[in-house]
Amino acid sequence: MSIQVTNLTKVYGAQRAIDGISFTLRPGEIVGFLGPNGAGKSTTMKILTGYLKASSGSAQVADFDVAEQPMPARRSIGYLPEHNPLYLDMYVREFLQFSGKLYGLSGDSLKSRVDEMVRMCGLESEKHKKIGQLSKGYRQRVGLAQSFLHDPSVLILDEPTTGLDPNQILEIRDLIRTAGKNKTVLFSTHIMQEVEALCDRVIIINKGKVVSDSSLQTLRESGKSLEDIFRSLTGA
Ligand SMILES: Nc1ncnc2c1ncn2[C@@H]1O[C@H](COP(=O)(O)OP(=O)(O)OP(=O)(O)O)[C@@H](O)[C@H]1O
Repeated sequence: MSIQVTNLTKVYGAQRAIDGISFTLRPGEIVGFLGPNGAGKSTTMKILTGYLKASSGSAQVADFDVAEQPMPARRSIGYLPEHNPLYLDMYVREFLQFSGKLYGLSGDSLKSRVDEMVRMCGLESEKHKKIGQLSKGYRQRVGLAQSFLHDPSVLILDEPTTGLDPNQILEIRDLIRTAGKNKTVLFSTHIMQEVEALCDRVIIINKGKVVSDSSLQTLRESGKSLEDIFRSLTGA
C-alpha cells in the first residue's frame, strides 16, 4: 500500500482531533480527503508527513512506518502544508535549490531538476523574483514545485487551491493532475468540483472519524450530488 492508516488517534488535551481512523491508498490512486472545518484532515496529514506524533495507532507511507522509519517515509512524500511556510526573502530558484539540497540532490542533477520544476510549474516568468514578491497563486506553485522536487511516490497536499482565483484553481488542478501521474495523491479540499475533476475515491471525515470511503463512481451511482452526500454525513 502507498498509504496505510490504522486506528490512528490524536488527542490534544481533552480533545480527540482524530479518533481511531483507518484507511488505505493503493499505488496510483488520487483520493480526495473531505471534512468540515476542524474535522481532523490537517492533523491526519501532519502525522503522515512526520510533523506530528500520533497518540496511538499507526501510519505507513510507501510501506515505511512514519514513527519508526521517519527518514525513508519522508523521502517518499511530497508535502504541501495548508499554510505553506515559504522563505519570503529567498529567490524562487534559490529556494528550490536549497530545498533540493535538503533532499540530497546536488550538482547537475539538482540544477536540471530545479529547471524541470520551474518549467512544469509555470514559474519561468517569476523565477528571478523573491518569494515575498509573488502573488498567492505563484507562491502556491513554488510550494508545489518544492513538494515535487525529489520525485516522491506519494503526494500529500493540504488544501492546495485555497484562496486562489478561479483561473489559478484550474491551473493548479492541471498541475496536480500532471505531477500526480503515476503517483499516489491524498489531497484535502472544500471544493466539491475539485474532487469530481481529480479523484478516483473520496474519504470523508467528521469529528475525527471516517464517515465515508467510496469511489466517486459508487457515490455517483447513489444519484445524489457529492455536496448532498457531504452535508448528510457531516450534519451541515
Ligand atoms: N495544536 C493544536 N492544539 C490543540 N488543538 C488543535 C491543534 N491543532 C488542531 N487542533 C484541533 O484539532 C481539531 C482538528 O483540526 P484540523 O486542523 O486537523 O482540522 P481540519 O479538518 O484540517 O480543518 P480545516 O478544514 O479547518 O483546515 C480542531 O478542533 C482543532 O482545533
